[in-house]
Amino acid sequence: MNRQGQRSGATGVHHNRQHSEHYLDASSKWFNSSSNHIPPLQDYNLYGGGGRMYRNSVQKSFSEYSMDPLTPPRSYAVKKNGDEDDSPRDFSPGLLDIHSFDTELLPQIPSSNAYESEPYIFGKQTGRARPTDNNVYNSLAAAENLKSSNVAKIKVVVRKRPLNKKETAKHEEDIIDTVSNSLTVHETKLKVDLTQYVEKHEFVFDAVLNEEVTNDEVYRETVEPIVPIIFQRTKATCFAYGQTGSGKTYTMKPLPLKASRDILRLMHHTYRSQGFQLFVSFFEIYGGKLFDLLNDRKKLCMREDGKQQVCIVGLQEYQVSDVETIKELIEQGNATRSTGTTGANEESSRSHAILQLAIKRSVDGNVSKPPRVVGKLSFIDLAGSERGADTTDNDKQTRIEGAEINKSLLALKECIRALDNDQGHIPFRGSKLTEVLRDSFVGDSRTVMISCISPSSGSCEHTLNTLRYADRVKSLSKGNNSKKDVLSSNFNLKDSITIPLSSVNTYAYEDRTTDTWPEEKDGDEFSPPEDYYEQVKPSWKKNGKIEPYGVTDDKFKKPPNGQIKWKDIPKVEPKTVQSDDDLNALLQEEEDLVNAHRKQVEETMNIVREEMNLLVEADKPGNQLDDYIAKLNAILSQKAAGIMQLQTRLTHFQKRLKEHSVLASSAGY
Ligand SMILES: Nc1ncnc2c1ncn2[C@@H]1O[C@H](COP(=O)(O)OP(=O)(O)OP(=O)(O)O)[C@@H](O)[C@H]1O
Repeated sequence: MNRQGQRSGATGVHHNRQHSEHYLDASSKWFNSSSNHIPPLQDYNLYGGGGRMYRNSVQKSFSEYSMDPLTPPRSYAVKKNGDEDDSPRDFSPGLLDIHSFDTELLPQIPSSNAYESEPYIFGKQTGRARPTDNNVYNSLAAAENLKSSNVAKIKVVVRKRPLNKKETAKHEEDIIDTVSNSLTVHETKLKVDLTQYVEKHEFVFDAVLNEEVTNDEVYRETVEPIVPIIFQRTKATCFAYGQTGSGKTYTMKPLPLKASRDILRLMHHTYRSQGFQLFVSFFEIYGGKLFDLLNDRKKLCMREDGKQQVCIVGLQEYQVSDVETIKELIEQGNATRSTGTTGANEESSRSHAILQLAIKRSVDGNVSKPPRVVGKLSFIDLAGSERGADTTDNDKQTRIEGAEINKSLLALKECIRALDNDQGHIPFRGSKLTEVLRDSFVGDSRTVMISCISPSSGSCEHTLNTLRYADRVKSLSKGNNSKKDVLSSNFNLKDSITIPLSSVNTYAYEDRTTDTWPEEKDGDEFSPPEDYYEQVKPSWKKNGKIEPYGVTDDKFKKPPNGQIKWKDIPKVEPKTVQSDDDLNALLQEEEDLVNAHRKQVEETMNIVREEMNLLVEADKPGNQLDDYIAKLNAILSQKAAGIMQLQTRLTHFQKRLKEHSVLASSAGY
């Protein structure tokens, strides 16, 4: 594994604020921890020219080492003579206090200052800086400032993936329609008389990205707008949520690299010579424990200091200054994550992976002093959301892990809600995940949630759960309306910005490292046979037997854009032919009421089911069962009140219907 960059955070002890830096030296296979010298940024090939002085060493990649994730990892430290050294001391990092030590934010940079220094661009060919037109930078500065001030505190985005090969083979259908920022789930259900109907569930989010949307577009919609604001003392978090196989990793994997490219672009021109440094760390929360993905899955501890600030002891951070290095680090972390599993998907879906990009700066520009965090961007690839509820699995360990996942997902949701409501108390102690992310929830923070969903009918229940989770994150906040305004202005802004970050910076900073990974070899997975849409007839179970779905064929013809379009389910006509408009209106009203009633009951049942799972898992020492019960009670009372209201309306309606039939029979119908 070649590498360029520095390791930091290994020795910073937050109480006495010591700090030292380690970086790779050309003669070592790994990092040489003996140097305290911090080379000037130019040494790291900041300006595109010159040799990459630390990149040609031959190193073993993580995958070349056999690793057992559950046993203490073997150290990769390499002695100066080139021999491997298993001694942990060479590699024992110090205490990284990401809160009191690193995260004491620097005073805000006045935004005007950020653009005061003479702007430069870097010639693509020569790699040498040359002055450029101030106007371009003023426009960029203005656009960035405007962008920053308009970025919503929480943005909820849904991404629908295409049907995969398995789903296609099982004749599962695409049940999700997307239009603009809304989507409809078509859920096939049975009535009590076993006739089938399709229930439509509509949702509106800040953005809905369909199966044709590329990872580049996902980046532009989600992370790109928040990149500039991490230079302005902001902590931002982007996470993917969804059931196993819904595309969380596929979605999250390219984002950090694209973000680091933009961060480096900003560092290299807009904030040039201002001493900003970029640091990367990557760790995993698995079964409630922390593992360093950039240090051979070293187990990390989390501690709280006297100021109730959380420290991650031993987390490795690497100073980076080019995209190539970041790419290598991310690949290394991902490899460590996946090789750390016995049944790859099984366990990867039971861990949360957190990659952090921290922008730091020394207080007075003195590089011998430890830099402090200015802003941070955290990317979280969450564990599959349905795992926690997987109570059919009898394996005790699996159940414990499931409980931990469930607890952390609930805690994350609570934190986001509290954050969006500007509540004084953020319940970050609810789980390891939220404790670790504590500093992302305090101060000036931004959150982007990407809910990943599968389009297939077989995943309908999970998809609805994911969408409800997303909806609750979004809609239960009291500031929802005003936030919507902010969001829409943000969208408008997006449209009206003539110089998007990526395009402006292209000529300003050129790192030719591609910010994508080769496409996964799953193209086939997502290419249903041409005649697929013609062949598929959805089926449903009746008395245990698969029966054909009684709908017209053309409903499932492949439309020109490749997406199945659903026809509205024809309304059930009243049995008695009745010309009376009033009666029809009454019947319609009844149908609406019954539907609303059923929806309320179903929602309540879903909540009860979800919360019961939590209760079961939470019923162990140390977990706050009472809190869960109180929460459940509150939700149930709210739902019960809604059902009571509907009941009253239904009774009232029945009375009117009775009066109507009396009138009708006296009129001779
Ligand atoms: N938008 C998409 N376009 C094409 N392929 C996709 C898309 N989303 C996901 N995939 C593919 O679907 C498969 C499952 O995706 P992925 O591993 O990202 O799911 P996941 O939600 O992270 O699962 P887990 O929770 O088990 O880790 C992968 O093969 C991936 O390449």
